[in-house]
Amino acid sequence: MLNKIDRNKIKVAEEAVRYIKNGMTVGLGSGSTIDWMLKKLGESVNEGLDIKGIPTSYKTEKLAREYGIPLTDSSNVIEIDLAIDGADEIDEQLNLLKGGGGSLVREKIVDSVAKELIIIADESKLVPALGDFLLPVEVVQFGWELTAHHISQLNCVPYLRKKDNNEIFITDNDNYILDCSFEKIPQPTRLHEKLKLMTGVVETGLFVGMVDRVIIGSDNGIRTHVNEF
Ligand SMILES: O=C(CO)[C@H](O)[C@H](O)COP(=O)(O)O
Repeated sequence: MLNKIDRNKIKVAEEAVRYIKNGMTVGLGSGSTIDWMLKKLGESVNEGLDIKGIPTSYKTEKLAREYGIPLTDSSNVIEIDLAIDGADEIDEQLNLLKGGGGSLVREKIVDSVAKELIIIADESKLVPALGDFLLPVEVVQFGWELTAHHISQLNCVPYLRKKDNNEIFITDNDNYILDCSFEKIPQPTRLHEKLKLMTGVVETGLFVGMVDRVIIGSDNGIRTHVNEF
């Protein structure tokens, strides 16, 4: 039995697939909302839609293959027409906090070069300001304690991400994730820049000024927010 949030995720997943046209190279994000999108996209492919997907995680790659979606990778393309991804928080300027699933680096590489980026989410992801969700920061394994100490000087507590069995979570890029409690992030660009300058930091889950369109699902249906850059 599907819960309310899943039903809303399915609505936006189906709507997003309508933007995918024949011949496109499509960035395939990660997360449970994207899993629904892959299911729908697989159906469209089986009905004749001719596209190539670029997955942003091993999990997405595996599911896309199961659904019969043809895949390619970054060594074979020079352009990505459209990327569709999820988010953990979306603020009023359509900036994002991402990485709850741990795929932020590959997501950012793909999302940032796509000609168009569409984010799909249920309405619980809309926030006045980013930061209630712990900010994921991917760091190299070597010296992670030193990197964590450096990050903590920005007035946050970084927690090393662990799996349910208490093993350290390792990303698809063989790095660690520090989930950082910042409470509120009023200036996401500034914070992102400060973190990126720290040796040991690979990437942050702040996706600022990248989104073209956000499709939100709620009990009342779907609504679309378009970014006027
Ligand atoms: O950034 C992500 C993974 O790194 C996901 O897009 C984000 O966590 C949203 O996931 P879900 O659709 O399961 O709520």
